[in-house]
Amino acid sequence: MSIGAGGALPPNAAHVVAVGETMIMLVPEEGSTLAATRRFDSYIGGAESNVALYLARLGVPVRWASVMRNDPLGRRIATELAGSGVDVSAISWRDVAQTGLYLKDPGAESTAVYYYRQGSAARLIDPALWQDERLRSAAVLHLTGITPALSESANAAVEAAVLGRETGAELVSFDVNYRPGLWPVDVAAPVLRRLADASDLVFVGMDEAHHLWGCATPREVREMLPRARTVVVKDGAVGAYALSSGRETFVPSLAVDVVEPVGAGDAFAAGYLKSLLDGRGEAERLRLGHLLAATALTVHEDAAEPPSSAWLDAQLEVPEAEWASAALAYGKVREQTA
Ligand SMILES: O=C(O)C(=O)C[C@H](O)[C@H](O)CO
Repeated sequence: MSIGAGGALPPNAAHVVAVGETMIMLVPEEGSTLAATRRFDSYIGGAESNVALYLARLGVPVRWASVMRNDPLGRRIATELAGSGVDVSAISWRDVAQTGLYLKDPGAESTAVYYYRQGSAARLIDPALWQDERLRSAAVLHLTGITPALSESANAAVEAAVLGRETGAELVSFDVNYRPGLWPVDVAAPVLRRLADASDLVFVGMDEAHHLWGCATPREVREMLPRARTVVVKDGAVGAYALSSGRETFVPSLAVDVVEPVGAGDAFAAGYLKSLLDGRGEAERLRLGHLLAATALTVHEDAAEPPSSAWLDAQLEVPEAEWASAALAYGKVREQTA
């Protein structure tokens, strides 16, 4: 399979490697609902590839891989990712199973998500994936709590990478991403806690940590995951905290007119990772997280086109008192994106 081969990176050149399932996503045409629509817009969506898309669009060398069905929908996913600069050369193509689908019923407060992924090829992800040189020795390996919910073998692959450190990545980044549609909370909670605790960098929503582990504050989340180097706790419209050993940094969220929230967490993780790879400090990592999350919150796609790097860099320099002011409210971010 040669999709993306033209833009493929040399075997160990990717700064970031992300692995997980990407699906075709269908959303009712603007203003309609799943129950009423006659037309759908179709996009691609997957937590790990959403992160990869943002990073690639911001110029970070990034490789995304999965086990994929070699059908028109699978090829579309690879073509779109490659078109945005994501290296897809390490995808493991199969002629069995299916490309997963999901439908969104959007709302500003919450979006209902319906999965059609029971027989998807990504369920065939297994620890053998890590034997591929192209997925080894990354500066950052980014995984999420969605993959362990897909199948026993996919869970084993994530365990091998996170608990067994089999890929030799310098830093393992793990977004908890609990998806109630995939597994019950009592099954997910201990699995996700063990994986998060063994990661270097963890992203988790405050509401998610409360739901999974009963945590009431960001500090309680930190205490729940004592081995992780840094725990980033996102508290919706309030702000985000980065808690490392003995250090706590908080950056308030930007004011945003939300169209649809799915994908904002991935945008946040990408912003944080980009700033981290640029050698920036904790507050700037959280700021770039917020800025990219703001771009995701106002589109139906799971991954939006980010504003220019120059504009984003300028926002990282504004004095603390001006951050989150009207000047930085989402309208401004959108103008820069358009
Ligand atoms: O829900 C999933 O499993 C997806 O990967 C689809 C979405 O793109 C993802 O949830 C957004 O974070």
